[in-house]
Amino acid sequence: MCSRFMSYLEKRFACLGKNGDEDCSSDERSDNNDDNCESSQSHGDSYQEDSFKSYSEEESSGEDVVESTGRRGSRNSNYEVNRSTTIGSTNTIAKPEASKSADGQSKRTPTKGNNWKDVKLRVADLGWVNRSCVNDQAVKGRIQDLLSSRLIHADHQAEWLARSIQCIDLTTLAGDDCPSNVARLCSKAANPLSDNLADALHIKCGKLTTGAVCVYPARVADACIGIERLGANIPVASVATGFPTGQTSLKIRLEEIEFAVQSGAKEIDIVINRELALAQKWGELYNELVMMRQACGESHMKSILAVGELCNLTNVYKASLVAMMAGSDFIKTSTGKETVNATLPIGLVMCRAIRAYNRKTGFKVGFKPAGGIRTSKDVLQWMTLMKEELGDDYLTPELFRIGASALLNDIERNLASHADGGYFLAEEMPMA
Ligand SMILES: O=C[C@H](O)COP(=O)(O)O
Repeated sequence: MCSRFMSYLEKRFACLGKNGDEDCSSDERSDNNDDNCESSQSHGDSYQEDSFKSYSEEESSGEDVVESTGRRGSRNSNYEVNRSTTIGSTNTIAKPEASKSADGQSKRTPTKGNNWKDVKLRVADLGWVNRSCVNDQAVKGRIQDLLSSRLIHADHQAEWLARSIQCIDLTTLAGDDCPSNVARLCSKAANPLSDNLADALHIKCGKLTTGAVCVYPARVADACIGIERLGANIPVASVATGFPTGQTSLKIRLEEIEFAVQSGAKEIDIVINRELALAQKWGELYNELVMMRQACGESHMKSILAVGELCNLTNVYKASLVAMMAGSDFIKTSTGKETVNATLPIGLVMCRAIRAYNRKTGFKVGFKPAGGIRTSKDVLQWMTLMKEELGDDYLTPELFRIGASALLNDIERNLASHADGGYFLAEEMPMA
């Protein structure tokens, strides 16, 4: 193996978890359009005008991805929203404190639940939701720009791929899931790279894990046992609320959340009610999500928008805002079961909603693309999107997850070819 490459990897992997501005091929982070792409008229009376200085209308350009329609300050008169409800979780999943182990490598400490009852309130601003409108052409243009000029340089891809592993929600959501395949999933999550490859890359495998394992509610207990047996520090995530369609009563959806939490899930991936979104009943959707947030208790809530069923990008943006206003810790694109799942244009729209929400409220909500993400190339594109749209701060497991059932093997093959220079068949990789 090339010694220059090995020393490069050694240096790079020692820095895993740190931010490196130099790693995008672009010279500087693009802020083109940045300040102007969300509604400049969206100052609902929930927030202080002072918070939006960087969002003055004078700064708007004709290249907005999201535009504001209607009158400043207009409010949704169709729906009463309980704006005083205590609904919030803290703005981010608790950031793991990086500590140094004996070998000097970064070590993740357990992700603790938030004391969601005591934190700053989030409130509904349906006027903002109703006025927002996405410019499809601007979205298309921005994605073309990202794909043509802002890809991660080949020399840095190995580091980024390794870094992506800690952001994967390693998932199995199949009808035939059982204790044994969940145990295997946990083992893979705790040891995402084979020992040989880790040695070749000079990574201490014990220190690198996926962000979470994600299973159905009935398999949460199995996953908790599997993780505990391995002595690993990996949260168990559970889908809930009638995943993937959500087509059951609200009572049953809420009970399912409670069941998953009681079974040990620290993260709950709920699905939103698509009927309410398509009917523009944003207030009703908000109220449902608030109840789900409450049912999650101290577990984190990731809200799956099922974007492939939301009809258009404007609905994706509006649903993103409502989900964040209702206290979601993450917004997630898809269940993986829709015809259209995670796509970059949809991801861009959701990232812009996250950015706008952060600028208005100070809350940092995470992003989880999921569904059909299978290749290293896909991951590098999603990481580029995150870096360009939200910045390095968001490229951590606390704010970025990739939901995937069949991605890790491709990353492993890619890293192996970086280390060895050879090409590996999928079946040559351990635990494929
Ligand atoms: O949440 C995760 C998704 O269900 C995974 O989708 P996938 O099987 O297409 O990777």
